[in-house]
Amino acid sequence: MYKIKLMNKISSVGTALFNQDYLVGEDQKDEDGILVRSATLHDYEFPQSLKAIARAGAGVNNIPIEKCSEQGVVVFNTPGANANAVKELVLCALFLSSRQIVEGIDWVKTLKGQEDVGKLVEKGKSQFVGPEIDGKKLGIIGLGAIGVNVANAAIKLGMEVYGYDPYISVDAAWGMSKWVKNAQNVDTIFTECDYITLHAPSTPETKGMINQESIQKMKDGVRILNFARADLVNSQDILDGIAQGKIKKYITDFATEDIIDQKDVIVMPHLGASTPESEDNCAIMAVREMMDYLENGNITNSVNLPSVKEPRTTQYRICLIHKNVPNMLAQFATILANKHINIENMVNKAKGEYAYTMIDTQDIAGLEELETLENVIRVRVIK
Ligand SMILES: NC(=O)C1=CN([C@@H]2O[C@H](COP(=O)(O)OP(=O)(O)OC[C@H]3O[C@@H](n4cnc5c(N)ncnc54)[C@H](O)[C@@H]3O)[C@@H](O)[C@H]2O)C=CC1
Ligand SMILES: O=C(O)CCC(=O)C(=O)O
Repeated sequence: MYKIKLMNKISSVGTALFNQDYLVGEDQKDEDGILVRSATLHDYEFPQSLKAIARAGAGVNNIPIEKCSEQGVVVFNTPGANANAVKELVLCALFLSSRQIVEGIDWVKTLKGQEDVGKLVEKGKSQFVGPEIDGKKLGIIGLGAIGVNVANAAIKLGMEVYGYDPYISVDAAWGMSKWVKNAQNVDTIFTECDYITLHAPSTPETKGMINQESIQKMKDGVRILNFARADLVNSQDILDGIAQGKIKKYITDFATEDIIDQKDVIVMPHLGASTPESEDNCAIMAVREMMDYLENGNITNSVNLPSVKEPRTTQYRICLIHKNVPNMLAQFATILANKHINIENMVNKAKGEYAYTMIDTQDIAGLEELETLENVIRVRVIK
């Protein structure tokens, strides 16, 4: 029986995939797996039993990745599963940033109880004029699942799109419209674009990238959208930029106390992935990744360990998480050979400092020796 702890509300379309071999709920203790959306796990004490965390979503900055790797906990996410939902909200934000729609709607509410509202509206509406996006320049920082979706949609809306991503994947590049211009450096985005939208993860490199220095390089009247993470932006510098008239509008999906209720700032309550379609997609993908790892040792879409997927052909599968250092395979093979265990299939892959080996056998022995090897982090046998 596997125990799965839910740290957030996860779509039942996904959790329904767990069969009778699983106990699933918010109160599970000594869990084998955790399913999470945005809840932070940084202060959560992992039980010894924990083998995997699946983030039903893209960003993993709520999970202590290094600690997980050190403890042999595989961390999964669900790449692209919520990208369309975020793209649609970003398109909405593009229009909101241009056309003073929110401000206009708020103003109309103030006319309640007045006589001849129609006449007042026609007289007062000129204060809410805003430009069309057609023909304007949009800069996208981060061309992954969301950035590419936004780029392609913005091209269709008639925008001139510049993209910046020093680590763009081959798949993302294949999926991107040929009309997207390749910005060789991030300053091109800052200096050229009328609208700038952030779609890179929160990393030491991206944290605070929108700051006083980058804002000063931007065009007067720039509109900035942040649907990536709060900490990519220095919010005081944004407010200063707005006060100076440099920034026309800042729209973000991340509410922090300092920017709520500020002029020319629109704050959404982290709604990017909040569609039934996206919640279902993320939950289904996360649950499938979790089950395949717990039941078969296969790893798909992990952020801290390599992708490894092999069909089961033997009675036992030994799964080893270890440091990515020389001589590990030779040691595994020697220990098993000394116990007269025949290896029928073996795969080994590495990701950064860590590696994963799956060994298929018909018999089992020598586990204690494998466990005590230097640089071995976790040994698991699946029957
Ligand atoms: N508002 C919301 O509800 C949501 C927010 N997000 C946020 O959006 C981010 C992106 O999501 P996806 O596109 O699905 O992820 P992704 O992993 O497909 O794409 C991220 C892209 O950013 C690029 N990147 C990394 N460092 C960069 C840098 N220094 N400069 C420019 N680009 C850089 C990567 O190469 C990658 O192509 C997530 O990490 C998450 O923080 C994701 C989903 C929902
Ligand atoms: O689950 C959510 O609502 C947040 C989605 C998100 O921010 C992400 O996938 O990175």
